[in-house]
Amino acid sequence: MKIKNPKLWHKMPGGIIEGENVLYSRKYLKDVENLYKSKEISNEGKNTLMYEVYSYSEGDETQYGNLFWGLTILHPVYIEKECNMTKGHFHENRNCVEYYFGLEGEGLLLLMDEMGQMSAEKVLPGSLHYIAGNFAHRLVNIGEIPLKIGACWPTTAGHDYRAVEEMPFPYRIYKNNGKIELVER
Ligand SMILES: O=P(O)(O)OC[C@H]1O[C@H](O)[C@H](O)[C@@H](O)[C@@H]1O
Repeated sequence: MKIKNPKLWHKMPGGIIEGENVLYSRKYLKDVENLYKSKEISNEGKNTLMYEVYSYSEGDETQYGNLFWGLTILHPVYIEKECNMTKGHFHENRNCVEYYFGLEGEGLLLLMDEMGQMSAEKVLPGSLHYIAGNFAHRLVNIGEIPLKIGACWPTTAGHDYRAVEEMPFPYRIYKNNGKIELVER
């Protein structure tokens, strides 16, 4: 029997997920501009890279028990002082939980239940976050370097963005003169 070399890498804290069949996507400001309060975004600004997502899974995604391994990198971008954030979503399958863990940078994890009640947790290198299946989750970069967050979740979870569009997170996150401010919508 031959001992094999690893076929996948995720060198922590700063590396990306590397290997065959790793999925990669990115969001520019033009893809997520509706999330922000500001309506004064220039055409040039719309091409700003906001966040990148790497993910990996094997086999049939519809098969109960399969997992995604993920990495999200949110760049330190501020839109008129409002912090860079992911779209945020519930899982289509509300029974599916998720783990997030902080790798680099400084952020917030916003959690919102189905009644629209929100809480926020600090995300720091080494922090581990359990996300219950019935909570919407959004990541926010509140620092000055890229925020890198690892994640693990079931391939059958799905992304329900519509529920968050219909009932947005009730607070916007700003950084004003170095201070984080949560502003109610
Ligand atoms: O899809 P978003 O809400 O924009 O979040 C970006 C990504 O963040 C994490 O990596 C999640 O585990 C992914 O499922 C999600 O796609």
